[in-house]
Amino acid sequence: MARTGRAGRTGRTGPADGDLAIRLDGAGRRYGLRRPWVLREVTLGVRAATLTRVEGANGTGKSTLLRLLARIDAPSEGRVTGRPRTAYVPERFPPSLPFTAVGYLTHMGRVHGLTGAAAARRAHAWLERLGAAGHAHTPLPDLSKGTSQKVAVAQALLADPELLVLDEAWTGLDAAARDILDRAVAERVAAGSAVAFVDHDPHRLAGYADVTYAISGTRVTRRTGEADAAPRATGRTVVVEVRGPHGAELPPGLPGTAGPGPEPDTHRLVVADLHSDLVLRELLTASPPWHVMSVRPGEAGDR
Ligand SMILES: Nc1ncnc2c1ncn2[C@@H]1O[C@H](COP(=O)(O)OP(=O)(O)OP(=O)(O)O)[C@@H](O)[C@H]1O
Repeated sequence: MARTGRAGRTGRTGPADGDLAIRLDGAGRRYGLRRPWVLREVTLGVRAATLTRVEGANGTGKSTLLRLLARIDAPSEGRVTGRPRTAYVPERFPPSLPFTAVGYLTHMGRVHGLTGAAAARRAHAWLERLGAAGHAHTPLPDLSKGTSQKVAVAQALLADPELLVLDEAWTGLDAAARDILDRAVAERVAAGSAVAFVDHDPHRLAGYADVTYAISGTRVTRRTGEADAAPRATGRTVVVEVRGPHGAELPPGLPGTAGPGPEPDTHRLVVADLHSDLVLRELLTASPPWHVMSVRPGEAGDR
């Protein structure tokens, strides 16, 4: 996705651009002195008000890297600096705690510094938003996998973290909740938080990541294809394909031209490079949100 400079991200507030939320310096991790290194010499910073994607084949260390960023785990060598208020959604949420869903969320809200009343209010609001209000008083061990995942997502979002770390957090959610999580990510970034995520779906938040890191062997390399690898001059276009709620109209006032997409309920937008950030943000934060299926540079025939 073409970047238009930070000024292109209208609506992003919070810490000034360039603020580092957390930083790894020469970080490495192995799970035992005689075990092989999973990651080595990882030096990277995650900035406030940005979205960071981590990619890599199965077992390469994506979760390991996210746990270091979330400070759930410490590196075997090297340093981690920065202590943002962090929330983390693990790949698998342990549901066997002796709480109801809302009891657990209220407890977690208090751990994150909210008052009991505020924590309970936000717990109910997030369960409602994610479509799990009917399970507010269900004990955690009795929740389905999908509803457990909604609770895991809610606990991460309810205290407005400065750093949100999502490890395959969309897995197990129904389509509506996946879209809500897409939208919540866009909202957090717009509010100035750093968000780092792994997802097996390469289209997840397509075009919205500011930075992509790829893990190969024990190395982590920056692969910021969206922003830096193919800078495009003003005057070029970007083609965005989106799927909306059944029968929904596109949000009014989007720049560019819109036409039907390749499938029912999909639309194809051709927008100026300069406006692509704005359009993606509008779509991801619309209510209900739109699913961004693909983003690619426009070609001569795209109108
Ligand atoms: N707690 C642990 N103890 C021992 N080995 C571990 C632990 N966590 C991860 N590993 C090992 O570290 C390597 C990287 O695992 P990690 O889960 O970070 O990779 P991943 O890229 O997230 O994998 P996946 O795509 O399957 O989710 C694997 O070989 C894994 O077996």
